[in-house]
Amino acid sequence: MKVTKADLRLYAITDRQWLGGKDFYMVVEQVLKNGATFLQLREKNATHEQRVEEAKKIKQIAAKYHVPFVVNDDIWAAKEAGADGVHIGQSDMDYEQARKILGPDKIIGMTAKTVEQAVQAEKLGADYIGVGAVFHTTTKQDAKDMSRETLAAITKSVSIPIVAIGGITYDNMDSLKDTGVAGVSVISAIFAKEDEGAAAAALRKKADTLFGAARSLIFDMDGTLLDSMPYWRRLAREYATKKGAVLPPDFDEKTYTMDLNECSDYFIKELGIAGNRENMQKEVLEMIREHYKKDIRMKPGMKELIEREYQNGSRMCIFTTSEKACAKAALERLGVLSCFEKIYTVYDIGVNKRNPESYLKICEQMNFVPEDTIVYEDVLHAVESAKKAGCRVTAVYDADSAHLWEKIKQQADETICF
Ligand SMILES: Cc1ncc(COP(=O)(O)OP(=O)(O)O)c(N)n1
Ligand SMILES: Cc1nc(C(=O)O)sc1CCOP(=O)(O)O
Ligand SMILES: [Mg+2]
Repeated sequence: MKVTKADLRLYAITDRQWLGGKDFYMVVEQVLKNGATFLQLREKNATHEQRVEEAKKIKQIAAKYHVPFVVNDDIWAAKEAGADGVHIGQSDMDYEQARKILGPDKIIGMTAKTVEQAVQAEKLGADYIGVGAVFHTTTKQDAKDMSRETLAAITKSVSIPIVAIGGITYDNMDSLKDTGVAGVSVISAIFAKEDEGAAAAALRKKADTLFGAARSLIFDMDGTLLDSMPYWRRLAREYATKKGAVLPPDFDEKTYTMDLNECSDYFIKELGIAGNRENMQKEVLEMIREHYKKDIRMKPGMKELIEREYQNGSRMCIFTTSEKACAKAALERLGVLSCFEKIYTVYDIGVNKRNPESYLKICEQMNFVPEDTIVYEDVLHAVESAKKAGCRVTAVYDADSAHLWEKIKQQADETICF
């Protein structure tokens, strides 16, 4: 995922002809500082050498704001300056040649005016598509106007992110909502304004509301993201049986809500298993770690949900009662680890999930507002705590909590049931 939908929310394209006497680089910095999420150097009248020099300077400014930076048309300038990539149109250098020059890791954005061109761009391997002109523009004299229907048909035909371009202003961008675009790409709506930073900030704010605002999300791991509860259930039994203990009828019910410390204490004090917390946890963790590394699967639809939220720019963390190494191993194997900013365990928070304080601590550390945070959970006691902390809760059905599902549903704001 080189370019996400969130990257394309506000795509600024430079045009120094509007700037009068203003310093080009200072203006670019203001635009990035005020919320542009992507930057293209498009200087049609510059020489190749001038473009390389400008691109080298802009690359540094863009890197400071962690904003992807591409050069328009001039693939060699992008290569020489070490830009993040290029944007090419239908009459520029062809995709294969550009990819050969830039290598597999650089961004190549393409222009498409029809469904056929968009499908072909995706097939070739383009990282995103610019589609326009969605409104009439005088900035690019040869740009032809496109209907909203054609734009919507194009966004439906591909799965790579699409940015709308052409004549977009603060006032007309509302009509692009629900067309499937990830964001807007503008020249004059930023660079023709007296205060380019203020223009970028206003466009960004509106683009966030129109094209999917990022959300603050806390995910439980076991039973919510991963179908791991059967492994844990088997593990406690497996371990206790291996140690020769006689299991009471309420064994499953008792061990269900325990963390590792509580479980070891229960084994020692109530089942009479010899050992101490440390050794027991070591043995048990070694058994379960193998499953996280090798075979625990994701619950249906969860990978798609995480990737969608990541694309939208949502901020996400994990809050788990399991060991951090287990979470990392499974999420890495399943290809979603990089979508999460942090993995928190009840052990590093120092409070378990029966206490609402745990969710407040996570919110504080992530800089989330509890009322604007959604907690994904599958067990009743955690759902109750998250609600008490003031968070919204999406309850995820898990067979292990089937007997409590009605109660969970009553507490939760939303439910996911497969
Ligand atoms: C984001 C984005 N979309 C479309 C274009 C237009 O590219 P192209 O058709 O090659 O026209 P020029 O910009 O080169 O005149 C773009 N530059 N950026
Ligand atoms: C560079 C470009 N490409 C277009 C296309 O339709 O492909 S329209 C365009 C110009 C965009 O400038 P403004 O935001 O000032 O209208
Ligand atoms: Mg071009």
